Amino acid sequence: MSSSGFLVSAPGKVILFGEHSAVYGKPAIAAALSLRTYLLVKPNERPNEITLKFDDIELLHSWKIDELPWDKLKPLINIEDGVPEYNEYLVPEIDNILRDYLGDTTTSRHFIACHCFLYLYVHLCSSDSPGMVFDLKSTLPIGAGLGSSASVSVCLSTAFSLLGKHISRPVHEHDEKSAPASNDTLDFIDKWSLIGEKCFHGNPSGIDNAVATYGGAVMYQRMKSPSLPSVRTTMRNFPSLQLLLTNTKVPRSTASLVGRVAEIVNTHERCAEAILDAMGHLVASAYEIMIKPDLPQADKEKLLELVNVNHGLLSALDVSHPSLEKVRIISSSHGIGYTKLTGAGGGGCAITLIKDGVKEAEINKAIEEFKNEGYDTFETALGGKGVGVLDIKDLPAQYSNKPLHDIFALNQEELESVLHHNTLQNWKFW
Ligand SMILES: Nc1ncnc2c1ncn2[C@@H]1O[C@H](COP(=O)(O)OP(=O)(O)OP(=O)(O)O)[C@@H](O)[C@H]1O
Ligand SMILES: C[C@@](O)(CCO)CC(=O)[O-]
Repeated sequence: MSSSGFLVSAPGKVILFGEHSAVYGKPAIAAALSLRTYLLVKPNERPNEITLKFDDIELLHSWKIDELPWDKLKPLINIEDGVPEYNEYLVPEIDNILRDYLGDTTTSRHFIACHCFLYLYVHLCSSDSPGMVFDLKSTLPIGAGLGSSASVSVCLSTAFSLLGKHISRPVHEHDEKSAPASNDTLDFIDKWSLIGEKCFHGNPSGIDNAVATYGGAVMYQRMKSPSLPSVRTTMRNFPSLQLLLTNTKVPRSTASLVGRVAEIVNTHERCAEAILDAMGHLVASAYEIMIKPDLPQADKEKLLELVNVNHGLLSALDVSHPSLEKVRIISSSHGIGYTKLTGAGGGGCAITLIKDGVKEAEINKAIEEFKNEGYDTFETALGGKGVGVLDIKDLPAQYSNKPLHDIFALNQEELESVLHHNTLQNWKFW
């Protein structure tokens, strides 16, 4: 890595079908989003310290490396054959260690972010790692169902794995004759970022961090037994669907929504099982349709119906919200297509799959109504790149001599265009 530092970036995701049922071992379909998280890692002026600078959540924190609770935390993670295990029985103990240590991080958002950061740092770096500043900025809305926590976790896991020399940096295809073992590297990042996701919200299926790591579009299934690896089926023929993404801006927490579904599953076992099974069948049907070349019109209509059915089933699990129902009412009253919540629900984002032949004017009218409700709506591209790395020296000349802090201060659209669209050819991907 260049001595001036490096950037890591990972995308958010949209779940098209199968959120929540994914936690119970059913398949789900998701794709990478063009919005991303960026982590700038550069040497610290104070070489014995690490500094966490997460401007999006107004968190600034420094720790002396030799004062971190290395001895207390390290024995609490079990690593078998290189695969980390997050032992949920030890969570209260880990929480207590961190709570003593992080006494001055006041908000739960800060505590969770520091928890994830330290948990991964202590396990992937060492007490003689150099002092660094970790400056993080995301164009993803936080807690809106677009996988912000997973993209943060993937960026941190990647940066720490590089600093701890567990992985090598990616190379351009033309740089080296023999291709590196890139899948092993991505698998390593995926496994550690799942641990980070567990720090964020307890019982994740792993779909969010898998999409943030590998990018593209996948059908993903977590196995019921934790000892069995999850199954990830890359969807190469992913159809180009016209999709509206609407952020209701209603805040919610993934952890509590996953907990709400768990309550229903425990209280109404057989009934919930039937709902989860139906969700699994629905995802299998959607997958069959989506891998067809040139998606025939009749199949597209079936896919739209499945969007509607999936939302109904999620609503039965009590994870919808009046704001999400409003998005459904508006899109249906304009006849533009079908809408479902995406991500954990309870507010956050909805996706609307647009019907063939709908006039642009009608879509614009619906967007205007969403705006009047205070929602943000945009059309979005799906299926982009997963985690990548950029050496600071590879930034285009007009930016590389600017302090990076200035770039991080840009608005979201400008940040995406400087760090992603205008620089894409310089990023390296595994
Ligand atoms: N830009 C960011 N900067 C710092 N921390 C972040 C950022 N984005 C997310 N986080 C961390 O992730 C937590 C939000 O995770 P949560 O799972 O509730 O939302 P999400 O990942 O956006 O939604 P979903 O899991 O439904 O896709 C925040 O409390 C914060 O600790
Ligand atoms: C709600 C959920 O299914 C998706 C969150 O983006 C939780 C998970 O799969 O980890």
